[in-house]
Amino acid sequence: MTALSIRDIDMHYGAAQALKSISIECESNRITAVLGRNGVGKSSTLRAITGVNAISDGQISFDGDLLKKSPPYKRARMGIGYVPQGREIFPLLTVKENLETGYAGLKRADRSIPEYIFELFPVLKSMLGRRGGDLSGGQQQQLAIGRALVTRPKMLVLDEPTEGIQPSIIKDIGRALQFLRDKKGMTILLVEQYLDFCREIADDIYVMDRGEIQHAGPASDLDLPEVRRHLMV
Ligand SMILES: Nc1ncnc2c1ncn2[C@@H]1O[C@H](COP(=O)(O)OP(=O)(O)OP(=O)(O)O)[C@@H](O)[C@H]1O
Repeated sequence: MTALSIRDIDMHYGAAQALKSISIECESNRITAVLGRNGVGKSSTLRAITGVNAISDGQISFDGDLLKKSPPYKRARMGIGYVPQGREIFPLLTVKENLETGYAGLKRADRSIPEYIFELFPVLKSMLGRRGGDLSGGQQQQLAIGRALVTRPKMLVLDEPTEGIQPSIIKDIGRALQFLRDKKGMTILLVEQYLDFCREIADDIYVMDRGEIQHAGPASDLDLPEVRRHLMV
């Protein structure tokens, strides 16, 4: 079953076209990765999904409902959890307070931090009282994922989760995403430049270049030389 369906979307920044008829299908309970180098439109695609930026053509539907012009907070309430590029954690708030910002769209009864988040990322538990700004880049990435999970999403959308992060934490993040797919039934979409990470954890892979999708298919069926060609600057 398709969880998120993106059909022929265009996006413009003024006169510049960033996305050209992009179509992506994210199947339920699978990890979909969109690969591409800097500036090809990966973040713009995610901002279209989360409603941060408007599209100029095409349509996006989630769980069968057209998203139309619904604002980001409504999409979050529908179950789309977003982990933005650069983490965007609050540096002066504690780890616990950062996690609690995920309560905003939740019913009172749901306002708690699910314990499994600390099982996935034990470092967050040991640093609950520390300021977000004191954490390393990798710890901040774990916090940003944790915060998105607090919103109890059906789907997680991540913008370059491995960017600037040391290999051991990249492995932890990969394991966490597989756990969320396998044990929590989540649908995951990530955009990345890191080919090997995507090959290891993704089920389906899209390759993007200059605002367009150049390849789509199962991760097991990648034309590696062709993909590498698109990833080279
Ligand atoms: N706010 C903006 N105003 C104008 N142009 C923008 C804006 N944001 C992105 N762009 C342009 O749109 C294109 C796609 O950018 P986007 O950030 O989506 O790419 P990306 O693949 O996510 O790259 P990166 O990895 O650097 O974030 C680029 O040419 C970029 O310069």
